[in-house]
Amino acid sequence: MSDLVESRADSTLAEFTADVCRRLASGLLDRTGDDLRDLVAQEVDGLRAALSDPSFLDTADAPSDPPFVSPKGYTTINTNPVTSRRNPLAPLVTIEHDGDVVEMTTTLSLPYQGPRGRVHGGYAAVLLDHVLWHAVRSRLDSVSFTRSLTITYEQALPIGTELTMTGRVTEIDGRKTFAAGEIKAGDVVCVRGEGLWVSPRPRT
Ligand SMILES: CCCCCCCC(=O)SCCNC(=O)CCNC(=O)[C@H](O)C(C)(C)COP(=O)(O)OP(=O)(O)OC[C@H]1O[C@@H](n2cnc3c(N)ncnc32)[C@H](O)[C@@H]1OP(=O)(O)O
Repeated sequence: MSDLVESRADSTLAEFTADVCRRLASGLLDRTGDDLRDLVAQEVDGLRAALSDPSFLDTADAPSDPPFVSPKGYTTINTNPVTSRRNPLAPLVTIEHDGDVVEMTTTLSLPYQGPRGRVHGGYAAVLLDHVLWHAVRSRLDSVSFTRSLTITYEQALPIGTELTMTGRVTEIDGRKTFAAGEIKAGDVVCVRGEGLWVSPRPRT
């Protein structure tokens, strides 16, 4: 991807298109017949307008995930399936660091549903993996990878309700960093997670 460059207008168009994909993914799961046709037509009209007249997107927010130059000097795109505005699989999340604690919020729609009205357990694990990884990353200079992650499902995690994910480091032992956290809906802890992140062995 070394020659990947993009104008601000094209980055904005890419993120607008990802938002269209998100709305269509939800609409496909809760609309039928004319309702679904109306949504598809409206989104297609929006995409046509954005393509033919760039000023259509002039008032949009500045792109949050344009291509960027990595620390190693190559140009790349944030593909992250939790945070990238440009990846339609990613819900929109906020992430805040408060000292050692990382907090992430999001509201999940039907594409993330498992049992009726509840978030798919695997996606709850994705959210915890991500917030715990951020907590670990904030304490280390090097990269580290999830080595183990244990999830405990205490309560149903609701679809369509704001969720708060919290993560903190509990222990650092050489290359090993342990972290723990939870997902809350309101004041209720629905899911807990704890795991181990390991930095690769230094090259000899
Ligand atoms: C932008 C980025 C977004 C990030 C998203 C969130 C993070 C991710 O999703 S990461 C992707 C998923 N994870 C991966 O792909 C990792 C795959 N695994 C690996 O690459 C390797 O196993 C790796 C590099 C983590 C560790 O390899 P290696 O150095 O050989 O590990 P290994 O020596 O077996 O274990 C390291 C230490 O952990 C200990 N350990 C291993 N498993 C456990 C466990 N379950 N509990 C306690 N200790 C353990 C070992 O005993 C060892 O301890 P010590 O150093 O004291 O002897």
